[in-house]
Formats: sequence, structure tokens, C-alpha cells
Amino acid sequence: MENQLKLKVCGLTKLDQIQELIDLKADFLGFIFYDKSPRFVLNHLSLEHISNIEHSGKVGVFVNEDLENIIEIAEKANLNFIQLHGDETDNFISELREKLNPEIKIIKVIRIGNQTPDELQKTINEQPKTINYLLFDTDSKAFGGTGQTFDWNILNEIEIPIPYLLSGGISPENNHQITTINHQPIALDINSKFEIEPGHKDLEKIKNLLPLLK
Ligand SMILES: O=C(O)c1ccccc1NCC(=O)[C@H](O)[C@H](O)COP(=O)(O)O
Repeated sequence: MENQLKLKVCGLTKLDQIQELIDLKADFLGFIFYDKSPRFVLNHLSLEHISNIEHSGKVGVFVNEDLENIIEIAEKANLNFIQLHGDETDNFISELREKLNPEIKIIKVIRIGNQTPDELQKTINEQPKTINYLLFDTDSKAFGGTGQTFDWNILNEIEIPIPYLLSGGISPENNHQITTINHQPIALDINSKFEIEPGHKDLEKIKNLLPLLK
């Protein structure tokens, strides 16, 4: 179905779980290339492992990573999307866009803390035009994967000019509230609320979520 809410499962570390998620038709598979994360994928899988995964929605998540490293990892792991989850500047993003394989899409994360709607709007408006998607997540010192939600009502007070993914503490208990957002995300990004432990996903919980996305 064309307008179906898509699903991104982030923080994957296990090949058998990745294959199950592919069989379940997960749209995006998130791999975290941030060594301070408990889901740092290179502690579990090599770039070759990731490269060999046959899926067109492989997302590499980076936090203030060196530009050349991102490009090298993107090539070696055969990534389809780069998710910039740190404080990457406009210049950085523009340079990345110039040097990156043009087929790889860029997702810029905007971490939502105590900004006013006007401040958030300004941040959105200032993003380089070369990014393909936004992703809204909850702000934290860990950058992501905290299981904390932000107040989704703020999204009803701003204009979102490009497609976006919604993230931050999405759980079996709260996912139905997404219908209160006027401008719907293209995808939900789930992580710690669907885990047994960091990097080990609770596939039963994910299976139960899937019918709700239709
Ligand atoms: O998951 C992490 O450990 C992580 C660490 C640092 C930056 C990003 C990270 N995750 C990226 C994601 O896209 C998560 O899905 C997102 O932060 C939401 O996580 P959660 O609140 O646990 O659902």
C-alpha cells in the first residue's frame, strides 16, 4: 500500500534478527556507528557482514563522525541512508553531500528538548536543502536510544517542509497516539522500547506493532 506508515528498526546487531526483520518487511534497518552507544554495531558485525545484507533501506547512524569515515563506511557497508544524529553543521552536511555517492540519501536528526515551536521552526528552516529527510528524536546527552519521548504536540505547531521519521521512546503503549499528529511521519523509528537488552530486539513486540502500521 502506497501511503502506509513505514517502519525503521534501529540499533540492530544480530544477523538472525536482521533476516527476520527483512522477512517481516521492515522498511529501514538502522546500524549505529557511534562507539559510545551500547548498540555500536562494529562490536558485533563487520562492514562486510552489513554489506552482504540484501536490503535497500540500510541506514548508518553517525554522531559527529569524521566525514571521510562516514564515506568509507557507507561504501564498505553498502549503506542506502546516512543518519546524522549529532551536531553536524550545514557546511559539514553540504560537503558530505558533495562527496557521498549521490544515490545515498541523508537523514538529518533534529533532537527536541525544550525549544519553543518558533525555535524549532528556525532550526528546520536552516537545514541545508540537500538533506532528503528529517528525523525528530528526543534530545539527550546520549544523543539517542534513551526510550524518552518528546511532546509530539510541538509538531502540530510547525511546518515540516520535507518527509520526516518520528523517533524517541516509541512503544507498544504510545504508538497509537501518533494519529494526533496532523502532518504524519513517513516512518516510525523504534528502538529501545522493543528490546530485551541493547541491540537484542524483542521480535514478538515488533510483530505485534506491524498490523497497526497499515
Ligand atoms: O540507539 C542508540 O544507542 C543511539 C545512540 C546515539 C545516537 C543514536 C542512537 N540511536 C538512533 C536512533 O535512531 C534511535 O532509534 C532513536 O534515538 C530512538 O531511540 P528510542 O528512544 O530508544 O526509541
